[in-house]
Amino acid sequence: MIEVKELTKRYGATVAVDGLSFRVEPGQVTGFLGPNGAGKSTTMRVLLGLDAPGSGEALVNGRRYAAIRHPMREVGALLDAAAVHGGRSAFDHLRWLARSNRIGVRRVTEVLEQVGLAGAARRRVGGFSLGMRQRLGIAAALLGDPGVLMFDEPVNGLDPEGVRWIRHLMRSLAAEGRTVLLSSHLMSEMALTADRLVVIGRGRLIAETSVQDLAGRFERGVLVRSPRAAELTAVLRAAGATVLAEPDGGLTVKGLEVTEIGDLAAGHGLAVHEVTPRSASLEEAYLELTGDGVEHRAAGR
Ligand SMILES: Nc1ncnc2c1ncn2[C@@H]1O[C@H](COP(=O)(O)OP(=O)(O)OP(=O)(O)O)[C@@H](O)[C@H]1O
Repeated sequence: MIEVKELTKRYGATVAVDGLSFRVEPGQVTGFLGPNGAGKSTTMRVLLGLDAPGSGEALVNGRRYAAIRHPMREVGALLDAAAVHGGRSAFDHLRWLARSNRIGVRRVTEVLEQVGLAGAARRRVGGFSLGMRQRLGIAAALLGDPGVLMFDEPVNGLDPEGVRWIRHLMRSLAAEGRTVLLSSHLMSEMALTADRLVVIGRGRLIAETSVQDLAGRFERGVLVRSPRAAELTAVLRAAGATVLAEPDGGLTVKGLEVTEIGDLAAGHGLAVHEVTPRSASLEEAYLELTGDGVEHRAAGR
């Protein structure tokens, strides 16, 4: 489990993280979303003890990173895949990490297999593509078999097959009961991967929500067409719906599900020619949340 409590971090005049609080629970993939510069990397760096908090706390399994006895066995992270010594082979890089964390060398072979780099284990990292470096970084994160994993923009530079692979890996790590925090500035990546979302902007929490709830919150109502629109409007309003007549004769109905609308119409013998749910895409919801015009304020858990 990851807990960030009232975390603030300044760099000179820049407030990178501003009173941020959220929790990341095990058994789920939590997407950490925000536009560029929102403070995602800073938050992860503080969680990993690479930066000190200005105020507040960033805890992994209830402790500060520095207080964890064998960090790699509790928390694994991929922050900057490019930051690997180019002269070593993938195997040697991981073996060095394993040794310095008292992890058996057998794990090195296992994680290289897991990330699909077994065939390149003896090659120098300097010759690796960005995608291979990402895989190596993920192998390093998995080395200590940790229960908590953090990945900062892991799909950057990956081809579509690599993106699918990451998605599958994240989901299977969460299914094993691990805590998985995955940062991105793209909602499109999260829609298929994450169960929950922590959305931040300008260092502050904008939303902590399930993917499903976010989509629901920005629901645009149901478009209904009926040759007996006026009677149907009365029936739907009586059932508690908000009904708006569109200029083209359609009705926008909010507050009732598609099935409820259909059943009510049928129950009153009113023909219906169209019933179409009009959800905003998650992408639209995200843009609306993080847009400049929106006051940055925590909303619904
Ligand atoms: N070491 C640093 N020194 C000065 N300013 C910094 C430093 N690290 C981050 N910042 C600033 O803090 C703010 C948050 O940056 P951060 O990298 O955490 O955002 P991010 O959400 O991870 O963005 P991105 O998606 O671009 O990585 C930005 O304004 C950034 O310029």
